[in-house]
Amino acid sequence: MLKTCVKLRRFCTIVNSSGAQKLRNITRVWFTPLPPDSKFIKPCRLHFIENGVEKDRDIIKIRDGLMILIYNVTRKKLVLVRQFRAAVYHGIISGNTLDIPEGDVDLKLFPPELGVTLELCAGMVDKQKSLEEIAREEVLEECGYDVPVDSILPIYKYRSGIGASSGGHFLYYCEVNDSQKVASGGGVHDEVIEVVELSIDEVECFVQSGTEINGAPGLLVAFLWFLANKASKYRACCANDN
Ligand SMILES: Nc1ncnc2c1ncn2[C@@H]1O[C@H](COP(=O)(O)OP(=O)(O)O[C@H]2O[C@H](CO)[C@@H](O)[C@H](O)[C@H]2O)[C@@H](O)[C@H]1O
Repeated sequence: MLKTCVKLRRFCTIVNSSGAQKLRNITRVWFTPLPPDSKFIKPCRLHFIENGVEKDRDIIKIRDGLMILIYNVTRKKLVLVRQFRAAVYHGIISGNTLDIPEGDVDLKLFPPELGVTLELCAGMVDKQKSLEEIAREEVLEECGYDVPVDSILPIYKYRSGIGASSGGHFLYYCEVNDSQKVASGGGVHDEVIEVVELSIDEVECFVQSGTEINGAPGLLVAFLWFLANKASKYRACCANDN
């Protein structure tokens, strides 16, 4: 059972097939040092004195992010995304070292699929707009649903990786229906995002102990919240439909 669940992302129902095709088309990967003018991360060393002892920590400042757990009430499916995450790929191929590989990565040895995550619809907080408005835009751009901003409901606020980088993470819940589906999703500009769906049973299978995920813990947090707060309501709906 567990084995099946761990591989569950392979069984997700793919919604936007063009996103799925493009996701499998990474043909070259290589690394360079980080230029000092990155718009996305800023490394620094933070010093502090604690109980009279001077200490320091090497940290990376990142932007806040928000994630939206989407449930399609018409299709009775959770709507998720898959995409190639460079940081995940590097984390996997470098193992537990701080090495930056030189030259091109051998894609036969390390297929780009290693860096493909299953995750919630998400975005960076990088605009002068309300969090809910940014979330609404991400739901449209990544998953193709045009929803009113008041259907974006806050669930939790927590922080990402607390050792070296720590962004604020805002988790939202949004119910959508098929009539709000106005586009195929897949992201904007050069984003390559595959939209996938999972049933409540599949989500339940996903969160059992021992599951290994190629992504952020926010996905599991969101699934557990859904199972604790929403699943019984929608299971009852399904039973009544039959
Ligand atoms: N490190 C980087 N280097 C270069 N270009 C980058 C970059 N990060 C983003 N970009 C560019 O910005 C675009 C938009 O990014 P998004 O708003 O979708 O944020 P993302 O989902 O990557 O991360 C958000 O969501 C995830 C959760 O999935 C959070 O962990 C994260 O903090 C939050 O920013 C990307 O398509 C890419 O072009």
